[in-house]
Amino acid sequence: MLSNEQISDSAPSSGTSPLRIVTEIDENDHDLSWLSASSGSSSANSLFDAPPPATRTTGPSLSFAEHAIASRRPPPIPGLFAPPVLLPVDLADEVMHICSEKYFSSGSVNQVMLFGRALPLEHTADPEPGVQAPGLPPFLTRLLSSLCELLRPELPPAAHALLFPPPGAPLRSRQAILNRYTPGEGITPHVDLLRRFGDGIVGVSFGSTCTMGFRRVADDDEEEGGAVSESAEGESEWNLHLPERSIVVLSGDARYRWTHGIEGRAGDFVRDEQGSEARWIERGTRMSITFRWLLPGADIVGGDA
Ligand SMILES: O=C(O)CCC(=O)C(=O)O
Ligand SMILES: [Fe+2]
Repeated sequence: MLSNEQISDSAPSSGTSPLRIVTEIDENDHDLSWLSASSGSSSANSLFDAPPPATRTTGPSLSFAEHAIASRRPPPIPGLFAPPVLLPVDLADEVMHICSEKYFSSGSVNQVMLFGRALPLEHTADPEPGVQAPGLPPFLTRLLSSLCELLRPELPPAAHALLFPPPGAPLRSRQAILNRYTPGEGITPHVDLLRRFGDGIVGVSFGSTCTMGFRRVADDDEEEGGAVSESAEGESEWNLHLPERSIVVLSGDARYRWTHGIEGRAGDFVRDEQGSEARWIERGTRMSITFRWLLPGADIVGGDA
């Protein structure tokens, strides 16, 4: 039931695997003028809107300390939330099943972008404001709905409202990006496109554990300059363990002043919250779903944002 499907291969470069992208728009959304999609190479992610884009990697790079030890304890980065709550097993299984069948069955695609259109203001009396986004398939609306409830007691109200705007707030269009990683694959450290995506990003891990690395953006790299963010403990690099069904939220500094990435490795050294001895956890095939807000005017995707 898709009216607009494009597959694009970005040029593989040394040490990276080809990025295979499908962009899909539900044909039930008849007015597609609000959104166009590129058939060019990846424009989904980038460090400060400049090439090179975030690329999917295979094999370790030098970007993170080798054998960095990850922890479930959320790094003290302002705006980063990694609550202990996990997505319910039934919902996670359903989402995995649908995605494997519908998007990743060929094995030749490892990234899919889906879009939900912002509701007009007069529709914001919706019982679940910020959750409904016509154009997104129903299973993603169910996922958003579950995230909205699970995160309510876990996040400060302002962070929750950033992800799930209260009635009356102007609603924007959402992008859901689905990434599938086989063991050994990762994604280079990046800041999600500044001019395309807004504040308030939420991602869920499915199928396998991994480690997400965060690195403070250096002064020189900051588009707008200004003070560099430091974590409360003054560190500039952190590794967060993301088990299956875990949720991570990036907002504020964590979204704008820290890169996030996943080292391409077969597994991760992980220490529990009590600081036990690190143990090696093998990775399996992992899928992630990340929801981001398209900035006003940025819901034309594909060209220079
Ligand atoms: O796989 C993930 O959890 C992260 C994906 C990501 O950072 C992105 O697509 O921009
Ligand atoms: Fe990202």
